[in-house]
Amino acid sequence: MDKTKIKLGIAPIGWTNDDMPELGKENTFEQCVSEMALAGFTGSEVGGKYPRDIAVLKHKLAVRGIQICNAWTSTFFGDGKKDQTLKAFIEQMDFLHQMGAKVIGCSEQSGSIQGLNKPIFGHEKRIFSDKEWNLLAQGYNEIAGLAAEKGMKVCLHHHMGTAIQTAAEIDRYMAEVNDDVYLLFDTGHAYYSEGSQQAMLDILRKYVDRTVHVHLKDVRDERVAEVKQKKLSFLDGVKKGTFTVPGDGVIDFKPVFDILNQAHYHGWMVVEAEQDPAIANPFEYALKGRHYIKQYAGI
Ligand SMILES: O=C1C[C@@H](O)[C@H](O)[C@@H](O)C1=O
Ligand SMILES: [Co+2]
Repeated sequence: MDKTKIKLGIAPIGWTNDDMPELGKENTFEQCVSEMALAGFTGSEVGGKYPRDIAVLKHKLAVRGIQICNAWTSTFFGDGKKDQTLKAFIEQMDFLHQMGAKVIGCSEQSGSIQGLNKPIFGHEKRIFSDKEWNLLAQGYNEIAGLAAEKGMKVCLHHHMGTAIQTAAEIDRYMAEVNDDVYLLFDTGHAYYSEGSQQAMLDILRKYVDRTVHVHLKDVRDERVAEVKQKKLSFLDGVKKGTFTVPGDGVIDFKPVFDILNQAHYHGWMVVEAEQDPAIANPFEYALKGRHYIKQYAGI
């Protein structure tokens, strides 16, 4: 891949998991960003332990050669919570803009079961009605317009347990929103939802030209089988090790890199591999992911 077009980041979720802050509570912000840099990454998303003071955060990152490239941003348009969503979105957008990020990675959380104690492969996740799709599309078109005024792009993170999880739901989302609303492609969530490398690649191939941010997450097939068999929740699956860094699970990332490369993707690829840091040392796994990317993406 082309070093001048692709930047490599890593998410702090491997050090402390904001969805379950007891996972990695002992790891400090300074340790996290120092180890990211030491492992060879130049970017990070924003974690719950990161200072929100712009000057402080900029300084602590600059001395380590790390830039902020994105932050998780929840939306609730389907539930009709437009005002609440816009307020939080604008705050987050302004923060990311000041930090120099170019994208805002959003996740539609209306009806999401990702944080609930419900089987992730059951039938309890929300299926949007036409009215909810409409509210979602209007909302995303509006926040994309706000972002464009700042020279930024809104992308949606398809995610297990949300109304935009499956390939069909991603198709519907892409069809409903305007062309200036984008996709955050997460290899792990696409594989986990669709169950195969081929189906994961099909989504990327279809929407690579609308993809403006990428999460590189690998999956352990045997853990997914256990999640299905024992009807576990998304978070219980994470604790058991559903996800890992590229090169440590079942996904072959070479075709992922090829598709991005052939489409002249430019932007960030972010290793995001939440697992229990007491079992999977975050620095050692960051290094493992970084070596794999060097070997197979050539960057
Ligand atoms: O981008 C992400 C952020 C996390 O909070 C989430 O649960 C994870 O799985 C993910 O892909
Ligand atoms: Co992700």
